[in-house]
Amino acid sequence: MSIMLKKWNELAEVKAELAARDWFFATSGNLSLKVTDAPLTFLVTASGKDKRKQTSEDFLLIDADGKPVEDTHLKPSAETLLHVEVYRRTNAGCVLHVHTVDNNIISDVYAQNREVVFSGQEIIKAFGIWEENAEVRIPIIDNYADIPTLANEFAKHIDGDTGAVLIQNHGITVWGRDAFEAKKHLEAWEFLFSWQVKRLLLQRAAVPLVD
Ligand SMILES: CSC[C@@H](O)[C@@H](O)C(=O)COP(=O)(O)O
Ligand SMILES: [Zn+2]
Repeated sequence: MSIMLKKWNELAEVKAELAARDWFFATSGNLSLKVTDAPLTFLVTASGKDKRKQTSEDFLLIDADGKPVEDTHLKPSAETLLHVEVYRRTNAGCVLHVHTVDNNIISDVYAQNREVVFSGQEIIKAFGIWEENAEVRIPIIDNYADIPTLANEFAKHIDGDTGAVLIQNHGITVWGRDAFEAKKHLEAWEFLFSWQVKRLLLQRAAVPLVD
């Protein structure tokens, strides 16, 4: 099996799992998986498609400039430049971007802080941090309509082979050394967002939280 087909199947598997969580509302979301380092090429979801569907036109191979390697009628994700920024700056192997109601609410509620901080949650171990009362934080950036501007702002927060950025009222972009790690981190962030949203609702309902 060619490396391309192997990577295609791997990315298709991740996409099917995230689709099963119903994380691809209204064609939102885009995923990518690195195929080669030199030259850099990666598979990215085709733009505007329903990512819950599985077809032979789900992905296309992209170069280091974010352009299709071969002639195709398919358009790469509108947010391909964000994936390019990660692969150019790190040894990451996978980038996942989803819009969920929880990540949109959290990105807006904490927008003024420019970040969200979580501590003391067991799920934080998913990030490989095992200290007691460990703290994790995720930056929040403005949702610029101009993609190069959004990519530039996003790139300021890329400082390792794993990471994540919330785009206000838009979604989350997470990356990892491989698909397994990127998906694990994405699920951990979405768990934390969902937990915090429900906690805020309980507080708002004046339901005493048992401390
Ligand atoms: C309807 S989702 C809005 C899109 O602009 C974008 O935010 C997104 O996540 C999907 O865009 P795509 O070009 O299909 O990768
Ligand atoms: Zn998006």
